[in-house]
Amino acid sequence: MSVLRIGTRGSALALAQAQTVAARLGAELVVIHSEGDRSTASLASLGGAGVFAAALREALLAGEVDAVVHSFKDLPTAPMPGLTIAAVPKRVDARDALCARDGLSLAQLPAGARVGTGSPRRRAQLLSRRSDLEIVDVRGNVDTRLGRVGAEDAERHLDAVVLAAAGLERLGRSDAITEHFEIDGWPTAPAQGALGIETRVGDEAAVAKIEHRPSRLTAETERAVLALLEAGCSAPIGAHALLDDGLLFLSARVYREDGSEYLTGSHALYPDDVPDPVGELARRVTDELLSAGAADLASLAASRELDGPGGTE
Ligand SMILES: NCc1[nH]cc(CCC(=O)O)c1CC(=O)O
Repeated sequence: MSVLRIGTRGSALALAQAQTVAARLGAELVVIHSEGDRSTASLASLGGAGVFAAALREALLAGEVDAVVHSFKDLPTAPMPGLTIAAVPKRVDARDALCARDGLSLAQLPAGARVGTGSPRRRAQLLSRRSDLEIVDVRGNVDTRLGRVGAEDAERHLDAVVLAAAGLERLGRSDAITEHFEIDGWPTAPAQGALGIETRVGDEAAVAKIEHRPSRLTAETERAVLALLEAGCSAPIGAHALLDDGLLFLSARVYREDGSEYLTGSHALYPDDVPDPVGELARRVTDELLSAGAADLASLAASRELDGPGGTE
């Protein structure tokens, strides 16, 4: 076969993560321009959530590339006919990080401080620790968000933003981090820190050598929580799975939008003992959450309708 062509979005973060994948596979990178240059009709027909994934998938289905690289957490949970997540490489840091002015931690921010995030989960988590904060809805890429921390202009000014440690690391911007939120008390978006390498069904072998089984198992277990709760990517839900000494552990937390309450469900099993460990473990955790009233707490049904294209994180 000739040189493998790997499709990626053109953002700095997408390029950074795709370059590591391409280097390991000796592949060539092809930048797929999403917004604008592909018809909105066909994007919409590919499904509302994950409009960024849709442009990449279209190029993959059209045979323009042999594989595409996604941030696994940005992928809708519904499978795409004809395509498959052929590899999940070794996952990096799943934690969220605070990037504040003057080296401040969350506890050190002054009363009423302005903290930026576009994610309902991060908003609820911030408010659950500091209900006095003013949460500012921010959009745009990582550099745009970081640029608002300590900005002179009063309207743009933020005291801090919350971002994924993984993205900052991949962009070489870990220097901006002033606090890491430990995963037990601050579970993050399902599959945060993981990549999903997608190919056409039948072409999996081309990327198989970068597969890391434990990373797939934990990322998929977390994503199964979203699927079972029928929640979209705007739902205030955090999940964390880990493999320890062969035991697969899953904890998921559902927040009330204002952060005033949350519910946690946790279970563990030995994956070799059951036929469908991912589904089984996620089912135990979501059954526990739902019987405790999680659907009412977080208006899960409403989060599906709110799902904008491309997610909110
Ligand atoms: N939709 C934004 C997004 N998608 C993936 C990452 C980086 C973290 C990762 O690779 O999971 C980010 C940025 C963020 O959440 O701060």
